[in-house]
This record gives sequence, C-alpha cells and structure tokens, in this order.
Amino acid sequence: MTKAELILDAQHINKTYESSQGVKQEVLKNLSLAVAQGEFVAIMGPSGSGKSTLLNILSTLMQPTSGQVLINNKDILKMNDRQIADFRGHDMGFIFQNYNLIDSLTVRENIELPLTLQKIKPIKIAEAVKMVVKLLGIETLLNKYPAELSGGQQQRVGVARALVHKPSLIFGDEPTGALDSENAREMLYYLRKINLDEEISIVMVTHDAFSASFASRILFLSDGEIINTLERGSADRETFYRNILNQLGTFND
Ligand SMILES: Nc1ncnc2c1ncn2[C@@H]1O[C@H](COP(=O)(O)OP(=O)(O)OP(=O)(O)O)[C@@H](O)[C@H]1O
Repeated sequence: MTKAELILDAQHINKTYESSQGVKQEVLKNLSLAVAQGEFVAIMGPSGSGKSTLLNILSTLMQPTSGQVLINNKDILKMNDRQIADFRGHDMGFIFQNYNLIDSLTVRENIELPLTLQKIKPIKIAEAVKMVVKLLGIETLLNKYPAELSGGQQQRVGVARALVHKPSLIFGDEPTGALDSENAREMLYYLRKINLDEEISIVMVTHDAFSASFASRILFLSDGEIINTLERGSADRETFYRNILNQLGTFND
C-alpha cells in the first residue's frame, strides 16, 4: 500500500486519561493503523478496550496524547478549529448509535444540515437531498420530526445526513446498536453497498460479530493495542462471520 492510496494513516497513537484526582489511565498504547481507500474496516474488542476512544481520535473529535493522524494525507492534528470544521463538513460522515438528530428540525432540515453549514446553493442542496432520500427509501418522511419516526427510520435519516455531502470516509460507532435485528441487517447491507458502489471508506466500531462480518478487515483491540487482524479476502459474508467467531473464541480460551 503506498501512502497515496491510504485514506487514513494513524501512527503511534497514545491516549492517557487523567481523573480529577490525578490518576492516569493509559487507554491507547502506541497504536498504529492504516486504512486504504475503499476499505471497510471494523474495530472489535471487549468493553473498555479503547474502541470509542480510538474512533473519536481518528475522526477528529478527540486529541490523542501523542501520535499522528493523516486523513487524505492531511495532518488533522495540525489543523485549526475552522480547518477541522471545514474538513469534517467536506470529507467525513458520522453515524452514531443514538443518531444525533436535532429534534426541533424536520427530517429534511436534519439531512440538509451538513450542506447548509457549507453555504451550498439551495438548488444543489435540494438535488443532493433528493438523491440520498431516494437511495434510503425515506422520501415520504421529509416533513416529519425525529420524534415521529421509528428507530429504524431515525437511523436511516442519520445515514442520509452522513452521506448527503458525499464524504470520502464514514465513521460509525456501533451504528446498528440501537436497531432490531432486521433493521440492523438492512443498515449493514446498505453500508456495504455504498462502500462497494461509491467507494466510500468506512471505519466502524462494533462488539458484534454479525455487524463486523460486513467489513473487509477486522482489527481486534485489547487493552489499547491491536492484538490481531482478520482479512475477508475472497470469503463470502457467512464464512467470514464464522472466521470472526472462531477468532473471538480463541481470545476467550
Ligand atoms: N472521557 C473519559 N475520561 C476518562 N476516562 C475515559 C473517558 N472515556 C473513556 N474512558 C476510559 O477509557 C477506557 C476505554 O474506554 P472506551 O469507551 O474507549 O472503550 P470501548 O472499547 O469503546 O468500550 P465500550 O465497548 O464499553 O464502549 C475505559 O476504561 C473508560 O472508562
């Protein structure tokens, strides 16, 4: 993999939290990882292993104690607040477990948000929204408010908002965590589809082997370190799922 093909390149990431009593906890330990353009990477690991901390650092939401993070060859830790905001608005999409929709805005306004923040022309915004809501089958929900939607519908709106500005990289933290199994499956097929069709790279944290089986590579985190990786290769999803379960089984031995 050459540097140019990497969408994300994190080197020697350390993160230490310090409590108000001054007690230090080293949560990420000299961790390095690279994601190629068009990859779908899942980060797995037990509770407390540092998954969310890692994702927050990779996605500019948190600063590491030390280390370097390049996205599209740009050093995100050297950007000022305005550059970071601009970068998030153009290059990144975020899908969270709790959707993070704004209750006082309609579905349309929620989806438009990344584009209105960029001061894009209304006609262009309308076109982009039309495309993404069609893709997700939520055309009829545009004038509703989040509170009027089911969990699955809210999740789809969250995904529409993550995609509307055509980011090159999507971050998901347990993106299907609050969904029932049918909606979760649908969402994962959808993420896989945009990953393959649109070549959008995805980095997703999950504790769930089924969700991880939609990725092309799994990183296993334990105590702030990557202890193993698993590549899908040419395996189908079902085979990959069994491989992941086998791998998880060896950790519990
Ligand atoms: N803001 C914070 N301040 C202090 N400690 C924190 C903070 N965020 C996380 N931690 C601690 O860091 C460790 C790793 O937390 P993190 O949320 O990254 O793990 P995780 O693997 O995502 O866990 P889970 O699967 O339970 O969400 C935990 O011990 C947690 O208590």
